Amino acid sequence: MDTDTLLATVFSLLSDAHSQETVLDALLRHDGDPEAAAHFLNREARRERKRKREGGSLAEWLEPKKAKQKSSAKTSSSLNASPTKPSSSSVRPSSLSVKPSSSSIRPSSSAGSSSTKTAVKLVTLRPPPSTAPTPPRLPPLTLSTPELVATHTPCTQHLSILPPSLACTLFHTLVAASAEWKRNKWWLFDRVVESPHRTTFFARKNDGVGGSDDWQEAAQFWYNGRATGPPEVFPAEMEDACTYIEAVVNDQLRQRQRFPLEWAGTDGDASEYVWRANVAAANCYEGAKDSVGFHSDQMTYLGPYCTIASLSLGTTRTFRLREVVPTQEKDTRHAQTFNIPLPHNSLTIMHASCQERFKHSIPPQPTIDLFRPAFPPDAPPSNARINVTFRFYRPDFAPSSTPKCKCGVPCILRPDMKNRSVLGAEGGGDKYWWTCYAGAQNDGKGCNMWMVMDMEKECRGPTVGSMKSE
Ligand SMILES: O=C(O)CCC(=O)C(=O)O
Ligand SMILES: [Fe+2]
Repeated sequence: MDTDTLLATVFSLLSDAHSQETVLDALLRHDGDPEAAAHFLNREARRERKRKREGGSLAEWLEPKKAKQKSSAKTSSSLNASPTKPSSSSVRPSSLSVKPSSSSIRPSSSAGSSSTKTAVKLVTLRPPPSTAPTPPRLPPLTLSTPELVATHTPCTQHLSILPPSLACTLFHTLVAASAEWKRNKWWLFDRVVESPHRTTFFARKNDGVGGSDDWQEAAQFWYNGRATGPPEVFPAEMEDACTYIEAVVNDQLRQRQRFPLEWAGTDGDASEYVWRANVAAANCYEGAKDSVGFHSDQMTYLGPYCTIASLSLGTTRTFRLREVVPTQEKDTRHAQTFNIPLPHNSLTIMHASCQERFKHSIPPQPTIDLFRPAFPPDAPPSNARINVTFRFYRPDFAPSSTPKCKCGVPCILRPDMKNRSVLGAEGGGDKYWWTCYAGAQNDGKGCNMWMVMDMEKECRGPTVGSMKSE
């Protein structure tokens, strides 16, 4: 992987903002391993947040009130006390970056000397150990059966979804077409980064929604706002595959709990609603190192609580899912990482709430198995994986309804994953933001516009919830 791709991969795995220099430094410390670097930076950021929570602000510590300074100089035991959280636990200066000469600090005789003052301040900076029980860290879990996937995630997995010959024909068609697909490019801070896989976008011409030119404009958002020509239409094999996939999605929708912000169908009768894909995005991962970093799919045209049907063809790769734990639950539980092997001819449905709660990725792997297509009998083995995500772009989120930012560019819609409604998805009340996206293409410069999405004021729907409440 080149440096730009490595940087992009690390940035996509980070939960907090970091400078490029810090990220490069972390990569160097971890032999260029993006996951290890991101893990390190996320852990450091968590520790920093914890330190701040428990220890008050740095300025407060460095400029203690005179009275407090006086009393802290009197006895060594008072050094252990924190103004916000008194504690009798012992100070462990050995873990500080500047170590005092002796492990027990006695400021009484030399309180005036500057080196001891530094030591005192540094010791004081260390908060006492927290007495709150820390939630257990959960090891990654491999979900190797559809039952396990359904139990642990908002996804379902469906094996051997297409007739075997159709799956292979579609694989060969899309591998051949993928020679023309592009690596996505966008601005990240002050440099252009490139996605570590090739991608393309299809609009379905013949289903009544994809026929509109309005939707064709939306295609360029698949490329992070880069201007593109009109999207391709579904090839014949993809149309065939889509019919099988829609049948499975609708079967699942009938069995599932529906969420208030889900689309209820044009006539508002959710029980009669039939899910139809009107666009599809395709990705080609050629070899073990092609990948996509952790992300949740943009909702600009999908709207909240979308259903995305993701077809895997070719060599088996791992789909990695990790929940974003809401801020208010951070101290009580850790997110678990789930690894789902995606074999040839399998469908993974990311059901409503998956994009609000989880991020997903296809991580680079040290090795992969070669795929040996069963059709035609003499087909050569392949190291490629083709992914097609069939999506429904909602009429109430059509491009003409997308707010524009101060740069005059259509915004993107993102869920506020860290501050999800305490009522849970069933209760509604989740927040979404329209944000400026111009920076992805405009030398990294945008207008920082940020606006809460308001379903009612923006006249969106009908949704499952709006129909129930009538
Ligand atoms: O390749 C996959 O299975 C996932 C692709 C993906 O996350 C995306 O296209 O948004
Ligand atoms: Fe995705």
